Amino acid sequence: MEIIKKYFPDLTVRQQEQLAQLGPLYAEWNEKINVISRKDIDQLYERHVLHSLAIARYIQFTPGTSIMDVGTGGGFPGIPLAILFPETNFFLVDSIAKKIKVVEEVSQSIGLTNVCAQQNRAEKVAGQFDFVVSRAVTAFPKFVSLVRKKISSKQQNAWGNGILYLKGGDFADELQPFKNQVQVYPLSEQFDEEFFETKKLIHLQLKKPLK
Ligand SMILES: C[S@@+](CC[C@H](N)C(=O)[O-])C[C@H]1O[C@@H](n2cnc3c(N)ncnc32)[C@H](O)[C@@H]1O
Repeated sequence: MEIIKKYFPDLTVRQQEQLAQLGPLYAEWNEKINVISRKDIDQLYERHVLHSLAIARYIQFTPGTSIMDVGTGGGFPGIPLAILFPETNFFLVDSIAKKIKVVEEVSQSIGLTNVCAQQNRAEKVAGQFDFVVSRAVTAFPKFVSLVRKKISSKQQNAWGNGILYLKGGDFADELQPFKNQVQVYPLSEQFDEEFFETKKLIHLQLKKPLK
């Protein structure tokens, strides 16, 4: 939890309490339903919570923004972001029902009222969102084809509506088809820890930003 305060020193008491509850809650739920690799559970705050919150070092969502987290698994990046942005609406989707059960249990336990979770395939979700966030779901071109139509035209943020994708490793080839619409941000410019050396945030703008 100290690592979160290091990079997000202005958290409210409520946000700190909610974030502090994640450790014991995920430890408990991960015993029953595997949503985080066992070797990572000790590094929940660095590898899952802080990694999810990396998005917030680049964009502050305006109140009323709607966000879908596709392939959320146990709730990453959606749950940490929902804690940080209590006035933003988060819709967390995964095709596996038991993962959604963990998302619902954790959200309820910490009193999140801006999270709705659904077992569904991304391509079957009805409605549109300002942003789709995601981490580690599928190759980027396939991901774009799954969610492209879910992005709303109504702009209410400094960045153009589109996809915010957390990804590691070398993926230059995957971005080639989108080279005029995509920005890549290395998370090593935000966080000192070795884990972030190869991690990036990809913003694929699918609608024009506010001027
Ligand atoms: C490697 S896990 C990542 C989970 C989470 N995003 C994280 O970073 O911890 C990928 C997740 O994507 C889900 N998934 C894959 N394709 C999907 C689709 N088309 N619609 C919804 N969920 C999908 C899988 O069920 C799985 O839970």
